[in-house]
Amino acid sequence: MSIKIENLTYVYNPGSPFETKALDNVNVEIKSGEFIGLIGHTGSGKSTLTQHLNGLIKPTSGKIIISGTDITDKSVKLRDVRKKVGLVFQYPEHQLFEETIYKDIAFGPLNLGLSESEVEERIKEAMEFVKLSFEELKDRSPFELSGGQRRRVAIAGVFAMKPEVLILDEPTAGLDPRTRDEILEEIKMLHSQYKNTVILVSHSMEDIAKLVDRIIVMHRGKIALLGDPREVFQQVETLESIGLGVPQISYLIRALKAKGIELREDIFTVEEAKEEILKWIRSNKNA
Ligand SMILES: Nc1ncnc2c1ncn2[C@@H]1O[C@H](COP(=O)(O)OP(=O)(O)OP(=O)(O)O)[C@@H](O)[C@H]1O
Repeated sequence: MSIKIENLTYVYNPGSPFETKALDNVNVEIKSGEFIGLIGHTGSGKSTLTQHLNGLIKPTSGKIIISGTDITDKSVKLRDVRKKVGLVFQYPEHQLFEETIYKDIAFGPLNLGLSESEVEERIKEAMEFVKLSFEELKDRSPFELSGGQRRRVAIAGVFAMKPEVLILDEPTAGLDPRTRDEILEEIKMLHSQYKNTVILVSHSMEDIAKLVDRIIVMHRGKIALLGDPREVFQQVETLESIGLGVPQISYLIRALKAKGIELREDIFTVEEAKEEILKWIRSNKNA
C-alpha cells in the first residue's frame, strides 16, 4: 500500500500554554512495499507522525492518503484502516493483557473476523517469525517470559494480522544487542516475504542502515533529510547539526581519508569497510 502525506501539521493542546507544534507541514510519499527508516531525536515528531497513519491522531491540517483513500476523511471507518495498517507501539509488551500467549496473539486476527482455524494458523506463523515455539509457549502466561520474549509476543500479535502497512515504533528499545539484532532480522524477513510497506522508527542509524530502502530524518516536526541510506549518511554536517551521529564506520572512512587512504565514501557497514580496506591494501602492495 502506498502512503502519501500532504501538508501534515499537528498541534498538541492548541490555544493552551502547553501548545506544541509536533508536525510542521510534512510532505512525503512512500511507495507500496518500501521499507522506510524513520529517524530523529527524541521529540522530533516520529511517534506523532506514525500515529496519524492508523488514524489514532487526526491532523490539525493536511491529508494522509493510503492507497488512494484519504483516511482523514470523516466517511472512512478507522476500523477498516486498522485492519490494513498495523502499529507496534513503543514498549508494546506493556499492552499484553490476556492470560495466555495464544490468546494475546489471537486478539488482532479474531478482530479481523477470521475463523478459529485461520487464527491458529496465523498464530503459528507469527510465532515462527519471531522465533517462539508454538507448542512450548502457547498456553503459558506472557508474564512468565523474559522481557525480550514478551516483546516478541507483542510484535507477533501485530504480525499475525498481516498488515499491508506495518509500523514499528522503536521495536528494539531497551533490549540487549543480540535480541535487538534478531528482532530486526525477523522484521526484515517478514518484509522480504510479504513485500508489505514497513516503517521502522529508530534512534539508531546503525540499526536501520542495513535494512531500509530509504531513510526519513525528522527534526523539530519537519523532514530534514530524505533519501537512501548512502545519500543520507553522506550529509554528515546536516546530521551532526541536528544532533544525530552517522554510523561509526562513516567516521572511520573519513579518518582514513584524512590519512590519505581514499575509500568509497558511501560505505556504512563493517563488512563493506573491511572489503574496501583489503582492496586498498592489495592495490597499494602491488603499486
Ligand atoms: N500527548 C502529548 N501532549 C503534548 N505534547 C506532546 C504529546 N506527545 C508528544 N508531544 C510533544 O510533541 C513533540 C513530538 O513528540 P513525539 O513523541 O512525536 O516525538 P518522537 O520523535 O516520537 O520522540 P521519541 O523518540 O522520544 O519517542 C514533542 O515536543 C513532544 O513533547
